[in-house]
Amino acid sequence: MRLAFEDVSYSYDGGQTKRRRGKRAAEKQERRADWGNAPDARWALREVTFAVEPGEFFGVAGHTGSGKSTLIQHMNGLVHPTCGRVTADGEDLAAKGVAATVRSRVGLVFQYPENQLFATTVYDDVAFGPRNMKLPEDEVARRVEQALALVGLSVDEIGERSPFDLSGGQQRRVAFAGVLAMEPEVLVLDEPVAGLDPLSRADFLALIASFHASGMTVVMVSHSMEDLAVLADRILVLSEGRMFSLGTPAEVFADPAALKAVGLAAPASQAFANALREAGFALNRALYDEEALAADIAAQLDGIANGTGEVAADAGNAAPGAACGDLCAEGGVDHG
Ligand SMILES: Nc1ncnc2c1ncn2[C@@H]1O[C@H](COP(=O)(O)OP(=O)(O)OP(=O)(O)O)[C@@H](O)[C@H]1O
Repeated sequence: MRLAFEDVSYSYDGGQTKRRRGKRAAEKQERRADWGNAPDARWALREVTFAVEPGEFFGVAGHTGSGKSTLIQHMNGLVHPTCGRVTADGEDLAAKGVAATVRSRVGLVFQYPENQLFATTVYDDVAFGPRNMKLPEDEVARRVEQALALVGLSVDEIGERSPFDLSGGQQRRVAFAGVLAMEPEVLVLDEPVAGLDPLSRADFLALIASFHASGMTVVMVSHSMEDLAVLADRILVLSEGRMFSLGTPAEVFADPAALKAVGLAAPASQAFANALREAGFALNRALYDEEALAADIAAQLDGIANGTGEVAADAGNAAPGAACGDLCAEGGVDHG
């Protein structure tokens, strides 16, 4: 499914979020748009245009209050634009009946989804969505079993337990399973690893990567630029409701100073690579994660030690402590 935002603005002050049809309705819509252009209107989103392509891993970043949650709530028609439109495969989500259909194809996982568990058993909680779709009970059972298996849980082991007796990490898995049981084409995740310990975090990110690898389109809001750099095909950065940048991680993280101005920091490895580059190291990749940075530094230091490496004038001052000192002592670095 292709999800397209066309010049979308959204104001919580707008009151009515449902688009009306007909002549009178069009006039009302226009008046509202006029009102919306009033300078004192408070906008959660402003003139946002982009599309999430089928099969893409699409990251959304931005400072607190920049509009990320509001943006993703448009993706399955939970809210409709005050101005502009959101389409799913060309169909306007604000048109009658479209959002209801799209909702089963676009699974939205809120922040801390475990807070929304409600049923007395894990089985009933995960079955809620498929039952709502009026699927036959044997199909519901198949989906519950499969969805729990996808998140590493067994229906036989925990199906009859209360979700509230599970650990926090398991509760989040159950909440995920409830969305997966709808068999969505697009999975929209709002800060999916917030509040998890480092191991559970890594497990969840691997799980999300596996959903994407299996062909699912994933939209992920995250405060972690490291996670987005590793996982996302493209990243949209929002600032005060507007699009600040949209591109591959390499493009988005190319200018750390600009990111800093909107309250974000490039991934630590990228920032470190930039600092080394400024100090004269020839680091040529557009995007650095820890492994790539370690490999390139090691290769350069090897080259220097063998007398074949080239490092610009003051690189020795910036290279990591001991190794740098040794190299300088060996005369491996030309201080120009
Ligand atoms: N229910 C609401 N009513 C009124 N204003 C709201 C509501 N929800 C959010 N806002 C405002 O809309 C703007 C965007 O909020 P939103 O929650 O989308 O940002 P966010 O980037 O997801 O923030 P965070 O990172 O803190 O979750 C903020 O100014 C916020 O105060």
